[in-house]
Amino acid sequence: MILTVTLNPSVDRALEVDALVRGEVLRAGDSHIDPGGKGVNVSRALLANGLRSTAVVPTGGAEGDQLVDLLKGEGVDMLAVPIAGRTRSNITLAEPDGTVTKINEAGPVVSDAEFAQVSDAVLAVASAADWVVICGSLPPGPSIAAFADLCERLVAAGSRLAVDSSGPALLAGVAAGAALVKPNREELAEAVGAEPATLGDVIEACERLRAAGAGAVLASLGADGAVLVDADGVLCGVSPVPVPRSTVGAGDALLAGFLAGGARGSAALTEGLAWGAAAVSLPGSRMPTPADLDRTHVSVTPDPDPSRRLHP
Ligand SMILES: Nc1ncnc2c1ncn2[C@@H]1O[C@H](COP(=O)(O)OP(=O)(O)OP(=O)(O)O)[C@@H](O)[C@H]1O
Ligand SMILES: O=P(O)(O)OC[C@@]1(O)O[C@H](CO)[C@@H](O)[C@@H]1O
Repeated sequence: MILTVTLNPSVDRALEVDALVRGEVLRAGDSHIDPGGKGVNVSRALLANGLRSTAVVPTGGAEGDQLVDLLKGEGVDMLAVPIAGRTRSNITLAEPDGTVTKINEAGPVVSDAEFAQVSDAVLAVASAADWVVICGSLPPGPSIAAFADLCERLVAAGSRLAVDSSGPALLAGVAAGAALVKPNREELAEAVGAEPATLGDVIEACERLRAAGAGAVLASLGADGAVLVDADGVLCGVSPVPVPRSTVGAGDALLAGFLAGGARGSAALTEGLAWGAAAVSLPGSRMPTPADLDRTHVSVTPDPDPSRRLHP
């Protein structure tokens, strides 16, 4: 069982628009509402592929109730911790060429007492989980010290911890000795203070995060695929998608597929890339099912060309 923790979940509303024009009234085509937040998406992707997980989510207000209903509707096993604030709603505007504009709310303030309740809920069930996967932004309220403390306690208790976050929260996961971190290109650049231009730069940045405490680094690079750096060495892979439809949640699908594939070596990276590519081909933040996965287009190599330039 995998335990996902989304400290700042959302109700995701996606609207399809012909073209984004500032200052105009835009008429939406298709629209859909999904339960959202990065850990929630990892749970949804695992479930879509028949794998068990429990999603821990602080929830509050009408949107919190809606999130719980949406998760129930999809059959996601959850542990909802009530908070006083209102769960956020995030908006996606999707254009026909695959361009996605996202507007994410900051999220409700989570008080110290509420964060302690969420932490206790996580720690109470963590020992039964194969992985504890903490994903997404931190809500306003909890200090980085409190977040770092949660990560450290999980690692000290013997949990395999994965962290997919940004800025200080990502670095706290690294410093706590997370078994896995999953930065995207921007998060990696922020973590090491340098914009990667080549595959070699990415590998070097991943090695720096490993030296700082992370067991493995899975760097997601959008159309440039993903790089895995762990104790076994370096693997790079791509899975081209001719017409991307929506990249929302692609990183979450990549992470879920990587964990489902055993979280190690070429087989796991191949699985992650297949799930990521499938998510990109689906609308909104829809997570891929087995029927959506095509592993034949994935290529993974232990011997990448470090001078390969990333897409600008
Ligand atoms: N344009 C694309 N073409 C092909 N594959 C893509 C594309 N964009 C994303 N992917 C796949 O999805 C994975 C995750 O993408 P990305 O690096 O954008 O994650 P992310 O920024 O964490 O996404 P999110 O935060 O929306 O979940 C990539 O590693 C790749 O496998
Ligand atoms: O604001 P955060 O926590 O960084 O990201 C939240 C979010 O954009 O991430 C998911 C896609 O990865 C969406 O379901 C959700 O709206």
